[in-house]
Amino acid sequence: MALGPDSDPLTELSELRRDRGSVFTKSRGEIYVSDPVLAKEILANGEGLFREHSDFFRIRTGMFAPRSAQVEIGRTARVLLRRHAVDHADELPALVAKLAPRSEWPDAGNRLVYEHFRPALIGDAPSAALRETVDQVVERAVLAGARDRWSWLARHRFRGRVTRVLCAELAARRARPAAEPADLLDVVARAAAEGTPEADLAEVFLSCLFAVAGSIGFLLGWSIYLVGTTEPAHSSWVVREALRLWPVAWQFGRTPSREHRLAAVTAKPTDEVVVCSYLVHRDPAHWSEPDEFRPGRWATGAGQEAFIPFGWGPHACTGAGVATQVAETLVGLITSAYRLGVTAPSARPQVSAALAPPRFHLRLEPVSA
Ligand code: HEM
Repeated sequence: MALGPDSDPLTELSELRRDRGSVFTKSRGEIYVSDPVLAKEILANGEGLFREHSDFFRIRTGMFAPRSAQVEIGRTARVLLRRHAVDHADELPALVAKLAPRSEWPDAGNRLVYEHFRPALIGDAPSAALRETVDQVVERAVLAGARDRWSWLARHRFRGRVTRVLCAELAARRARPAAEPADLLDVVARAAAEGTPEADLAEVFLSCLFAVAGSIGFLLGWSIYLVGTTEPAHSSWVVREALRLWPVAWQFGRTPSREHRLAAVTAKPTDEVVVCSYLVHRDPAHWSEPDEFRPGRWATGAGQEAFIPFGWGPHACTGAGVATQVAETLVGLITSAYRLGVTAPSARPQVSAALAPPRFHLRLEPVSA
């Protein structure tokens, strides 16, 4: 299919689904799935038709292992982040106040979420090198479009520096006697099997950083963008509807373990099967006006069977609860204290591994003014 100048990957996928049905081959070896029932079956992997993994633990050399360490990291990260969110909830209004009177999004949302969770990620008193390096990762790799501002060489050198700093920190953490993990660096260092290279742990820590500062930040960005361009609504409905319409994690890849049929398509071990939450969430058989932002639809539970923003089955997101909770709290704080003015040069999402909102300016006017 030839793409016109206004086409983007999401429009292309919607058109392919319309023309070819709910399971289609996009390019050689790449099979897209948009049927909600089939999507959940693939992610649940009850019959073992796919290799067992999630995108979260994908590292340069393959998959971070063993599974027991993955599960332990997911569990302890969830506990630690939830505790941090509860213990530090009273700091959020001051962070929100810094957004007034004008802020630039989605970067402002990523920076706010990162600032809130920084102690849970790297500790209360990180060394200057650690703090500066992780701050720079957010600026140079987490923010939407940030990577494109640097040359390949600059990115390569920066990656080397990040790996060195994180590996040294993780080695020091592993050498300390085991205690309750104080931050996500500890979580990753403690859960790792003996002999796991620090470089692998650094990559898993970076996945956590991207999930917190990137994914929660983008979810906040979408929620503010959508509510700011429409009508105020209940914050939990706004966040859920933002997750439906523009799922930050919009595709999850799986590798078939043996040849089998997926609807009318044959999936082979050399193929990649892509479960596309973006398409699942716009399935007209499950959602009325699927392309419209209608937070009120969440007043009832209708449509939930076609809603997988955090994946599904054994690899579903362990941070889903805390991510949703924090986004709802922030949306509630912003919309109850201020009238929102959103202006965006373009309404097009920023599409990469994560689905980020368009760049927009946010003007906040106190409701009491
Ligand atoms: C809006 C925020 C977030 C979104 C949209 C999101 C989305 C997802 C999705 C779709 C998956 C499944 C991937 C797959 O099946 O291939 C996943 C897995 C995972 N997420 Fe999140 N995530 C978010 C925040 C977080 C946070 C804050 C954490 C905490 C560090 C986290 C930790 C994990 C872990 C550990 C897994 C892998 C689970 C496993 O394989 O057992 N996520 N996430």
